[in-house]
Amino acid sequence: MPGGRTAHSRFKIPIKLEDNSVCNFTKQSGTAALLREASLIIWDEVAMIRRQAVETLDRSLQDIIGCDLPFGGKVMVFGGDFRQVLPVVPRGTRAQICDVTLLQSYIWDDIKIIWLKQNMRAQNDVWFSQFLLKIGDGTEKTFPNDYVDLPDIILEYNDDQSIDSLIDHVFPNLAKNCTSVNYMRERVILSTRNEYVDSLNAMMIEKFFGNEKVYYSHNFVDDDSTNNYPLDFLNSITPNGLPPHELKIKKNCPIILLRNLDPHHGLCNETRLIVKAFEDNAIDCEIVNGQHARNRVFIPRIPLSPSEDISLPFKFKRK
Ligand SMILES: Nc1ncnc2c1ncn2[C@@H]1O[C@H](COP(=O)(O)OP(=O)(O)OP(=O)(O)O)[C@@H](O)[C@H]1O
Repeated sequence: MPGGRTAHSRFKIPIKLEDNSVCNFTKQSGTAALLREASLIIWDEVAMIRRQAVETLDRSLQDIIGCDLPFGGKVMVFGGDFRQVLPVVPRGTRAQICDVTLLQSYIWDDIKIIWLKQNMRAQNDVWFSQFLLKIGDGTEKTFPNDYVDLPDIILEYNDDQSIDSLIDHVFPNLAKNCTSVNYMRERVILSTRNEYVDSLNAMMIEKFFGNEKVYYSHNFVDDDSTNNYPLDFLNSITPNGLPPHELKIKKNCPIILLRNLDPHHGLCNETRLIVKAFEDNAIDCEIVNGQHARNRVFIPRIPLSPSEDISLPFKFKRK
């Protein structure tokens, strides 16, 4: 959506949420003025957000508008499907995950539900849309650990060369097409685990032409004056949410941004870009999706720390 922003960025929702958190804007701020002016607020994919984030906005809107109706009386439209991805609770049990969904919020009682029943994306594939619904509704036969049997017509590739076949299928004639922005923009391979993504990325990079550029991260530990953690060890770990120590890329390869670097200029989590050139401490790229498509941007090194939930016994930083 043009001008769309993540909820955390738009409403200044704190990262660490408590049951009585409020948004990080004041009554006099520009954000408060904008929200008071708004006649409709659309919040998509709300099934994957913790209910505390929505409740935080509810409290703050009531406060800045001075009205104790839900969301200060603003019309809210939430989009989402609780059969899809739920909020992430690190090492959480099923009960803990269910407890943080919006379904468990006091707000849910005030929400009027409108069902979208027709699958527009798979309208020509009735069997597939019904199969998806059966998995989502939990009526498809499952095996221990909630595994389901994928029918043979979905498993097109099931041999030793399956990954190569998949890459050739999704990226046909890569050599000829790798400089085409449109070709790159329309293709992606999704995977379930970071380790599979890393090995797929390594295979894909091999298939691109030109020289490879390797960026190494700078790693350090806060308050480690006695050097308890050797650099080789720090280089070897990749805590959840952090990039690997070694990043290999080539000119023309597609990359995706995973941080809200500069939302005003289109650099958000999930912005897709194509590598155009390399600098020592930045990657020169072209944005390929959204309203800022075709803009040239530099992606600098960003200092990152693992989230507080990760139980490393030291304060790790990677840049
Ligand atoms: N009324 C419609 N007529 C024709 N095509 C439509 C209509 N609504 C949606 N589509 C198409 O169906 C596809 C899915 O739409 P969309 O991504 O908005 O669905 P969604 O429910 O938000 O999906 P998700 O569950 O992934 O959030 C898109 O390709 C869109 O263009």
